[in-house]
Amino acid sequence: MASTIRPRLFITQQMPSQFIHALERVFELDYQDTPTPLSPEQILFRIRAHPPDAILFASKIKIDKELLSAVGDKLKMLATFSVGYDHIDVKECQKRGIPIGYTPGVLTDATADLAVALLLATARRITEAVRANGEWGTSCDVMWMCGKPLTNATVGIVGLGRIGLAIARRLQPFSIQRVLYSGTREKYFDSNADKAFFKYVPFAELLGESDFVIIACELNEYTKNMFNKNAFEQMKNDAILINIARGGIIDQDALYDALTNGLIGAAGLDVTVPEPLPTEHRLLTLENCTIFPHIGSADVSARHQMAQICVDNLFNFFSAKPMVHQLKLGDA
Ligand SMILES: O=C(O)[C@H](O)CO
Repeated sequence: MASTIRPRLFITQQMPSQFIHALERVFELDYQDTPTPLSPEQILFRIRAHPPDAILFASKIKIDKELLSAVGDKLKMLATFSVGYDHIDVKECQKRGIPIGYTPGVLTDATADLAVALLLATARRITEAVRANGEWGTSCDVMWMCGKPLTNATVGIVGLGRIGLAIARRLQPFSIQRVLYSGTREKYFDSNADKAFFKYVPFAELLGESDFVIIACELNEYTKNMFNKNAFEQMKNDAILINIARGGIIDQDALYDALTNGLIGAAGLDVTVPEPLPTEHRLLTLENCTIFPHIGSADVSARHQMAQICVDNLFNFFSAKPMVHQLKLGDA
């Protein structure tokens, strides 16, 4: 470290102790060592009382203009425990010259695994079936608890980036017929098999042709509410919608109507607005809507690797070295 005065680091969430021990050798820590999330008011109170040089936080903490103004000039960098950055006012950070470290790559497999689990849970009505154990035997209908097969299905993926592609690769052994994808650009594939299997299509074609639609793109001004009434009207009536990206990509009122009016068959959501979804929310009452509490990256290895990248980003920045993963201006 260049200076003998230890920089002050505010850590807004609990983390495994080995990472905290590593950080406390270098930083003066203000560490929220309880599982209870801090409210925005508590965060503002803490940073006004003791402005930090850096903040380590996860995607549920909003880093907005008010918070940045409250910390003031002392703040030198931000480290987010996430690959997504829609919870950060990136433009305001750029204006203030505050670099942002983030954690891409290491949660791709975990999130793709979870997407497949959510898709299968939704298609095969797993949570409904678990709840139905008591009525098992009361129905003699051979079609009881039947779901939708993946074999020969057309799968549409909105955003075939790292995570979207990892989901597609996991679905190939389920004998799906093809993958349609939409997004900002067509992807280059080397093999002829991939060239035949993946087709870049306009969004409307993806909606109209897909049996399963998976949202794996980022939330931005173009994708916000892109799944609205108009989009649901273009989907197949038995289509299944899966969202492992960000809740704001779906207009949830329109989704509720689409699920109850039979515009689409079912939905599986790992992300919602807000998070957590209030327990009395009407989407939680629907049998054809499976909701997970944003656990896409929640496997031990992915979370440890994310923590390590955050630590390395912080160490490097305060040693005047390049961060392992710094959000580029062009990424925002
Ligand atoms: O963006 C991410 O890293 C995941 O969605 C967890 O927030």
